[in-house]
Amino acid sequence: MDLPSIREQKPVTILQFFDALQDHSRKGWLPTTLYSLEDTISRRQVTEESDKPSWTKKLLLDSQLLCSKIREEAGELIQTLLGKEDKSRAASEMADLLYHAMVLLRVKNVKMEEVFEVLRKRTSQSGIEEKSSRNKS
Ligand SMILES: N=c1c2ncn([C@@H]3O[C@H](COP(=O)(O)OP(=O)(O)OP(=O)(O)O)[C@@H](O)[C@H]3O)c2ncn1[C@@H]1O[C@H](COP(=O)(O)O)[C@@H](O)[C@H]1O
Repeated sequence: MDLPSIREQKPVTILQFFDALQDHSRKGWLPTTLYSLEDTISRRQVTEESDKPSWTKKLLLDSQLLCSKIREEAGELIQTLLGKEDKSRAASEMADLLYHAMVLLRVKNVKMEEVFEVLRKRTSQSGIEEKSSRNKS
């Protein structure tokens, strides 16, 4: 059940209402977590923190290292499927890939909000429809 169905005033129990509310606020953590990580990554470029050892800073300064880590993490995520590894390994490898990809976005000066915007625009059509509209233009 989602909050819109509650807004549509379908009859729900108090327990269903609180379950839906909890689920809704948990989903709210996703952009907050990503924005917070984005902020941390961009702060690693600030000179006043230059004396602190930082993996992010190493990646920001070395594109070869950054690209090789993204490839490596993508490979490790794929391996969780091919190797039938457990779901916690997949979540962990996805977190590694996401973090390293976000460092690349910082180097390219792309904000997470721009990525979210692309995803939001795509929700209006299926991936197959989008691909066929690309071929026509
Ligand atoms: N999310 C991450 C994050 N994910 C992975 N890593 C580092 O990425 C490096 C490579 O990870 P791997 O798991 O691939 O390590 P590996 O040594 O290759 O090990 P294997 O996979 O080969 O076993 C390690 O040093 C990890 O600690 C991260 N380093 C930083 N962050 C975030 O960035 C913040 C700032 O970190 P610093 O810049 O280091 O201060 C942290 O507080 C976190 O929020």
